[in-house]
Amino acid sequence: MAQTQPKYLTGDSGAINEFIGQFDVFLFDCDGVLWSGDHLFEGVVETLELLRARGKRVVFVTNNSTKSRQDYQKKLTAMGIPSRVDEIFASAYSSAVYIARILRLPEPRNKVFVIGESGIETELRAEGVPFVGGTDPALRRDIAPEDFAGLADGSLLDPDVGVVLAGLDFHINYLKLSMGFQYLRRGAKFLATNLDSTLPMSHTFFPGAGSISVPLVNMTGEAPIALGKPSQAMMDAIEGKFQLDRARTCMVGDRLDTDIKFGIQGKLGGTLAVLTGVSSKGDWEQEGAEVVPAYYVDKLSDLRAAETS
Ligand SMILES: O=C(O)[C@H](O)[C@H](O)COP(=O)(O)O
Ligand SMILES: [Mg+2]
Repeated sequence: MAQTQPKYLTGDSGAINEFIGQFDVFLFDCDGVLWSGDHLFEGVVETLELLRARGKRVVFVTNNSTKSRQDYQKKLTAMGIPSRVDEIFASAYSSAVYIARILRLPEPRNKVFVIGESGIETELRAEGVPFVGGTDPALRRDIAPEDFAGLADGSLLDPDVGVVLAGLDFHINYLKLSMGFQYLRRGAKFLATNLDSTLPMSHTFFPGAGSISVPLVNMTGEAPIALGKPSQAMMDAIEGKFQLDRARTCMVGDRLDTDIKFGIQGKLGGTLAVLTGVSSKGDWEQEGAEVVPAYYVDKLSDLRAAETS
């Protein structure tokens, strides 16, 4: 059966009012919806204020694992967007909770080898999960001839590592990938904070977390368990926190294969795509498109038309 095409809301204040009235909770993706890197999109603050003024709950749900929830609260505040830490769900947090409370590896092999930035380290620390790697400056170097033997005989590896967790790492290199691969060959569990192929930034695209972990997938032939969107781990955590009525909850995102899929698989009342990030109209109009949003707008601030109706 042909996928029903999404309803285009931009410029239709009546339809926008009706859209907003259907929901009590809006789950907002961040990169590509609210901002591009540190560039806040115009009208975002006012749009969130409009929704909150109408009694809507706003929750932030990001796959970006470079920052902790506290870091995100600081960024949101700096952008003029008030938030509480418990209204922020990020893939570093989701991953740390999964490792600490669900995976629960028996000591001593419960240590995590992190490929990623400080956001992952902060959240693992908060959950009491030991880790190595991450932002360790000792790993930000070229591999040396003696490293090959050290990795082969394990003398360069930590025997307590039982998990490799791969996220967005702006300092990825051959040494880290070699270490991650050796840990996986030794039986470590393979996890990823998220599998986004690209990172929308500075109005273009850069390697995403998924493109950091793909060398390990290629070497092992194994796909990691990914804890970010569209995994429902975060949806379950959000539902648990806010007692969601999923039918009255809407996911707002820029990526079909993470945000919109997250909302559809979570059986939410609706999904709204914006065209300021990764996905484009053509992505859901193409023949056999697997993921189609229920609604879309050019940019988030188009919802402000509700003020004038
Ligand atoms: O590569 C990544 O990790 C993602 O592109 C990025 O950070 C996605 O963040 P989101 O759009 O979920 O806020
Ligand atoms: Mg996004």
